Amino acid sequence: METQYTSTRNSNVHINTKEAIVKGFSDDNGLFVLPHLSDHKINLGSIMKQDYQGMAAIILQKLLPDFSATEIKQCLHDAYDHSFDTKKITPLVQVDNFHVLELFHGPTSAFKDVGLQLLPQLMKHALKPEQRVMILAATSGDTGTAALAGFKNTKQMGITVFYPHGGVSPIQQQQMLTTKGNNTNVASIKGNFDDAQTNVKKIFNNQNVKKQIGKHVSLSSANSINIGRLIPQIVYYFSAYQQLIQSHQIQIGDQINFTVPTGNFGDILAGYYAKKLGLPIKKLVIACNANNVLADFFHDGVYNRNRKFYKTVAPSMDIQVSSNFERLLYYKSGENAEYVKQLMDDLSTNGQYRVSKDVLNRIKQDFSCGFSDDRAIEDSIKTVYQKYHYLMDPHTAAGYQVMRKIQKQDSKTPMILLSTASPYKFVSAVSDAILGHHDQSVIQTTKNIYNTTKVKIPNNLTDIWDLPIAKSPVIEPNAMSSFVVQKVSEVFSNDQN
Ligand SMILES: N[C@@H](CCOP(=O)(O)O)C(=O)O
Repeated sequence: METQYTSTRNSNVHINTKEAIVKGFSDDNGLFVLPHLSDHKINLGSIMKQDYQGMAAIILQKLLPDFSATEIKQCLHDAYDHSFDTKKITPLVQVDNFHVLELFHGPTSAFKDVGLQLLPQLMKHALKPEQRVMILAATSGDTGTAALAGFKNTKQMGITVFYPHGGVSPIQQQQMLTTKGNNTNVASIKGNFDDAQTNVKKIFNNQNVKKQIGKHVSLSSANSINIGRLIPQIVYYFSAYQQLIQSHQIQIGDQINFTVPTGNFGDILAGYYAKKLGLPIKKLVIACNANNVLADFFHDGVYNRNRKFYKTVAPSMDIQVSSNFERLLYYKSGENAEYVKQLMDDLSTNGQYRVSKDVLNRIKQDFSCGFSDDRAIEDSIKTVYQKYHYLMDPHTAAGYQVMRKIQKQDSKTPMILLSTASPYKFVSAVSDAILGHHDQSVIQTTKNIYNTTKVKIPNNLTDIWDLPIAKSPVIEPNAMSSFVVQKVSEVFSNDQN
């Protein structure tokens, strides 16, 4: 029998994997999930013998069974064989008594590349010849950049990205505005990431938009709400484990911990999926920045977004509605879609919800949580650089002190810190931390960091220095739907697409 996905908010929904990827988001505003995840255990001994693509093939075949083995092999080849700067794809680096999983070796120097090099390939094999799809992405900086790189010039697809005006780093903005494609569109909105994400979700199920774009065009998502974006991220948890075995730090079957800087909760949820598939993970440690909704939730089980929104030095994590937490609530409530729907209705009506003690305790069995404010982030960048000569970006650094607290309670279990982006994407904060100042010019600041640290600057970031920067409109959140309609008509008006 085909593996059927359902919705976090309605257990009567049944959808196969190709359709789930093309749709991206359920009609009831829920997220597609695979029930009984632990029934899909992976043989650890066999998967540990594979290279990265081989591990990915095993995981994808388990969770996306509508794709043939040949399709998956082709997708993995096209996604990973030539676009990362290392064959390991996500190399593990030892620093003191912890390990950093570097997820920034792809074409835009952030972990999103792992999902967004593969998603367009999966989409290509899932689309019927007559179908057209406009992919929407809400971004706090990294997803939009990686989505543009992944989807640019793809046949049958267009990509439209919305980012918060003034809410991403100058380099992230420059990356987005220098990406050229015959199907790429970018706008900034007068609002924050949550406004962009909420409105994108509304657009998916907006009947008026559906009518205007016509039957042959559908909308889908490049964010981790799309299960096809999330599943590729499970692979690097297995790869990290394999690298620890290969460096004789652990033996197969030993437990390990992961600390994951967290915004939309996709990256860490992929770790939870890895655990359910059989990877020996003891704890997944959630690290927030000053937007610490989740850290407060761990105290009393109340998820409350009625609070000040902070623009921090880790802008990609400036998020108060962590979309994928909904998927965790689904699993931790015993796959109770009615319960999840009630919580999500409370969140949209009152800006908050409270989970039962049981659900909170079940979450705490697998997860811990903490946060770092801007000061702690800059202190961490400085400390780790001065003591261990390792240069972290501000998002990775948001995890450092949170991780150290857990290591004090449990010094024996090996710890891996996920490094989400290159430090060269956030040069002002990095320069402030290690040099005590930054230059007005991003290029000069980048050079200053390089001259001091000799840490290599990724080519993709220097390549954009001289490229022409496109103008992008600044729009009100309520104008996003008409922007999408207009871009659908522009991108798909000629037969080439
Ligand atoms: N942190 C993201 C925001 C959205 O997260 P996603 O993993 O759901 O795409 C960003 O940098 O854009």
